[in-house]
Amino acid sequence: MSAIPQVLTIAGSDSGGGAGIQADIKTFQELGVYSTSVITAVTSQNTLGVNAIYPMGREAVQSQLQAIGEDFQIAALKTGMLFNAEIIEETAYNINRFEWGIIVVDPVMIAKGGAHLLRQEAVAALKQHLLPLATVVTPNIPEAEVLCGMAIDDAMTRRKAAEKIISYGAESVVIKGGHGKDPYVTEDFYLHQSGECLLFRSARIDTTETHGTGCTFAAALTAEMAKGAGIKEAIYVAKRFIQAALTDGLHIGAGHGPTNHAAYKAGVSKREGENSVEIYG
Ligand SMILES: Nc1ncnc2c1ncn2[C@@H]1O[C@H](COP(=O)(O)OP(=O)(O)OP(=O)(O)O)[C@@H](O)[C@H]1O
Ligand SMILES: Cc1ncc(CO)c(N)n1
Repeated sequence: MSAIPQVLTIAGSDSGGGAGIQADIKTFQELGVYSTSVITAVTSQNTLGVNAIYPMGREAVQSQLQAIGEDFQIAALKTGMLFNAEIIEETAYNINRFEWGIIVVDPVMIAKGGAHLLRQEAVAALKQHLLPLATVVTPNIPEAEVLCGMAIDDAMTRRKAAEKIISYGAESVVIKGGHGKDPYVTEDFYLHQSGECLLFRSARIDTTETHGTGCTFAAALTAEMAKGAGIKEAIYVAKRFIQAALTDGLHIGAGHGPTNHAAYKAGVSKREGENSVEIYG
């Protein structure tokens, strides 16, 4: 039995390296877990936007999942860009077949420039097949609105949206706050099916280098749970990981640049005070 936890990301490739499979693998490596990956689609993408999407066929996804399931002990897995209903169905089928237990579903829908990374007609498949298997679902605010069919504009509607997402069968949900209105803070709202809820709050970093924040956050969460952390402890580390990655930007590309996946472990911050995360019950 290997000492290093093995994790899996099922997601799209981002040729620009800031989001998708590439963000996940970098984050997993930084947090000390062994990363395997199943590619659902190849995107031609940079910091300016998505130029093209080449989805994998059902068989290609199935055979990658089978190769992983037959050989690896997957302690936790994360799903990202799944693109269409058949990829969602294959993913759910194999999660059940290989009895993978800790499942982080990042319901990726639309890239920053507006490209659809999930077909609109696949939202129903996501709700039906994948959310019931999720240990944690991590929508951003627009994704949570699509999943629950209501607008989120305050703490009350955010809570209602989270309850609706739990009602689809997920064990817990984190509605990420990157798209929130407050210019000074970002709040990630956690709700567990037990009714327990927490707010993870940090200073909002004033930066355009935000490409792949959601993937990176969900990957850090997955890595921590693979190492044995509970959901709340894992969210706390994930929030600190993305806070550091946003604080120490790399200044790469002419558009929405990638975050710095090495910053958390390096422990360096150019703007120290902005790095803390507070938790409210
Ligand atoms: N400007 C910011 N300052 C601090 N934290 C941020 C900022 N933007 C996003 N975050 C944090 O990053 C994480 C991801 O949130 P966000 O809502 O941006 O996800 P996302 O829209 O799915 O990201 P993406 O589509 O770029 O992958 C959350 O923990 C959120 O609080
Ligand atoms: C492949 C891929 N997955 C997820 C996102 C969302 O950040 C993206 N831009 N590209």
